[in-house]
Amino acid sequence: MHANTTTTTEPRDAQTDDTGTALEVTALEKSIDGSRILDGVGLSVREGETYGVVGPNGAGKTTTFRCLLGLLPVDGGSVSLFGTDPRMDDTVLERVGVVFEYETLQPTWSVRDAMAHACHGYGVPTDRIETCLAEVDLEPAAHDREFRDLSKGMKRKASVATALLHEPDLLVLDEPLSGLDPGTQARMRELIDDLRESGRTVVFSSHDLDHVQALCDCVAVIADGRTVVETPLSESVRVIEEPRPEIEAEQAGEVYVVSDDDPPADARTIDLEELYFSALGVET
Ligand SMILES: Nc1ncnc2c1ncn2[C@@H]1O[C@H](COP(=O)(O)OP(=O)(O)OP(=O)(O)O)[C@@H](O)[C@H]1O
Repeated sequence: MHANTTTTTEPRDAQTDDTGTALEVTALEKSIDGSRILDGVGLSVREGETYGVVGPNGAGKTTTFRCLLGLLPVDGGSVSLFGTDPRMDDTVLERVGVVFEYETLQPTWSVRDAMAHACHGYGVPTDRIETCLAEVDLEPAAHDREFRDLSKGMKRKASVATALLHEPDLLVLDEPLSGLDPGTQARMRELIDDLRESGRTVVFSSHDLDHVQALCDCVAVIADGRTVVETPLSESVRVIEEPRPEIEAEQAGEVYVVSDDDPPADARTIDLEELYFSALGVET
């Protein structure tokens, strides 16, 4: 899906430039206990991109992440990581680092012990531990404390440090900025920027539209288990009020998102907040 297309199932014009696709999710479906949780999620993430996933509580963001990482079986749709279906070849998951909001490290292990265990699992030298702890700026006093005794911000940093140990090409971060004090949040934002600078691909969910607007090259708005709109964010989002046959555009509620490359003269610029509420059909 893409602001350059009129369909909701077609991938974002994947290769109009030289970058490859890090993650491609199409028409994902998932039911749990008879309830349809995902019903048409699509994400198209280019390599090196920072990509935001936003949507109301319960929209299906975490479930999408679980499905695309193979932690939950899917009922329909496809997932491709760097061109490989992880269900066919799960070694591609070695290129991915993951941090969920709550389930992270073993509660009774010290951060260093948990990270040493992870190093062993990944087959990477334990000297990566100090490098990654420094990268996230975790206070030295926390390194040898049990994970359960850390503050929320320390837990988040320790979890991200662990996810970086094997130098993944793609980071999937579930609400990495939520519940943090302003200083820790700023550090996390810097880290996401640093990851982008180093060429990594970062996909993260958030409820903070300002963070997503500031950090992301592209955003997907998910509601009721489906992707409502996916669009680049790097410059601005341009919309027209009515569809026109000669202009490729993606509907986002009341408005139609057009390509930023060659927008019609009467296209209007909107911010992510307006796009979000329009996509959700909420009057502001
Ligand atoms: N194991 C489960 N059993 C039953 N329902 C589930 C399960 N996991 C998720 N759900 C339901 O699926 C829906 C989507 O949940 P999910 O956590 O993916 O949403 P989310 O977009 O990440 O929400 P939030 O922004 O609040 O974190 C919710 O209605 C949730 O209750």
